[in-house]
Amino acid sequence: MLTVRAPATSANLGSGFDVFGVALGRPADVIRVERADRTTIDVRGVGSEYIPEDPEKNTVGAVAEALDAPAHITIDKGVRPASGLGSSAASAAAAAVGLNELYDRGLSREELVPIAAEGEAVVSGTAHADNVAPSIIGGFTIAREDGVTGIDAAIPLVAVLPEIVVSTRDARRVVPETATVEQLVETVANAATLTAGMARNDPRLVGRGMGDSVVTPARAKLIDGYNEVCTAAMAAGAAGVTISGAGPTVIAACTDHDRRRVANAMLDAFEDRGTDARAYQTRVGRGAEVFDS
Ligand SMILES: Nc1ncnc2c1ncn2[C@@H]1O[C@H](COP(=O)(O)OP(=O)(O)OP(=O)(O)O)[C@@H](O)[C@H]1O
Ligand SMILES: N[C@@H](CCO)C(=O)O
Repeated sequence: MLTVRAPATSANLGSGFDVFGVALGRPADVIRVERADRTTIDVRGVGSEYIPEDPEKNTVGAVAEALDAPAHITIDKGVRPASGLGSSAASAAAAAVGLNELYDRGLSREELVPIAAEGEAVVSGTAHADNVAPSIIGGFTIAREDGVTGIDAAIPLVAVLPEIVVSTRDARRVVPETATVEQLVETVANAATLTAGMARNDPRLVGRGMGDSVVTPARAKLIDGYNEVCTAAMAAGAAGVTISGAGPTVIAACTDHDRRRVANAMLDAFEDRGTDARAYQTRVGRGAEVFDS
């Protein structure tokens, strides 16, 4: 039997829609995998009542199928589903890493990314890899159809999860189908700035590169109080703020010095709208870790 911890992740980071992702220091899912003749799944922890145990509907079932690695899989959810923190991806990433080792499949972490992405297809309809890549590899990742590039970084972050549910499937329906050339130029400038910021471990550059005038404004309408929370975060010293994944989590990049103040300002802004929320004061962190049990 093996135990695997796979972290929550934040995809997009504004300018990198469906491409950029970061592993977060916390929260995380922990799964246990044990060889079996057929795959069975037990789910407990945060939001487990909303997560199917049917292997055809759970992301870990698709991963076990793709690796031809049937197992009894126990999932201890630390990442709330429909959070924008890569909940479904954390389980898929943990399963890919754990089952690869349990069955000695010998695949590299990079090779496991498209396999874990098959799990994402089960819940959102597309096999996007921007959450599973950082959950497996760690750090900041650039996920392309032809592979993943990773950069180690340790940027301080605040991720604030309000008591609102936004499903990825719904949030993908509001993504605009077209963009202007001006928006394209702005997106390239922001994405390049953010990537340079990750390479230099510079929160100010990362924050500047989080701007996005295409996808984020369309999705902001699904998060009551989004604009007020962003304004509060920036006033408290954040370098940049955007929607985490498909939302409703809002994520800010900042310095270590400003992190607590930014977190409190964002929580207060949600509270002013009558919305309960919890803040994770964290940073870009490690990928999935395996423990013998
Ligand atoms: N192992 C799993 N963990 C969490 N959710 C799962 C799992 N398997 C299936 N699901 C389903 O996936 C949906 C949540 O996935 P969704 O992609 O909407 O949220 P998320 O993973 O938190 O967000 P995001 O991808 O935006 O960061 C729920 O309907 C849930 O029932
Ligand atoms: N890139 C994805 C991440 C959520 O799974 C999206 O924003 O829809």
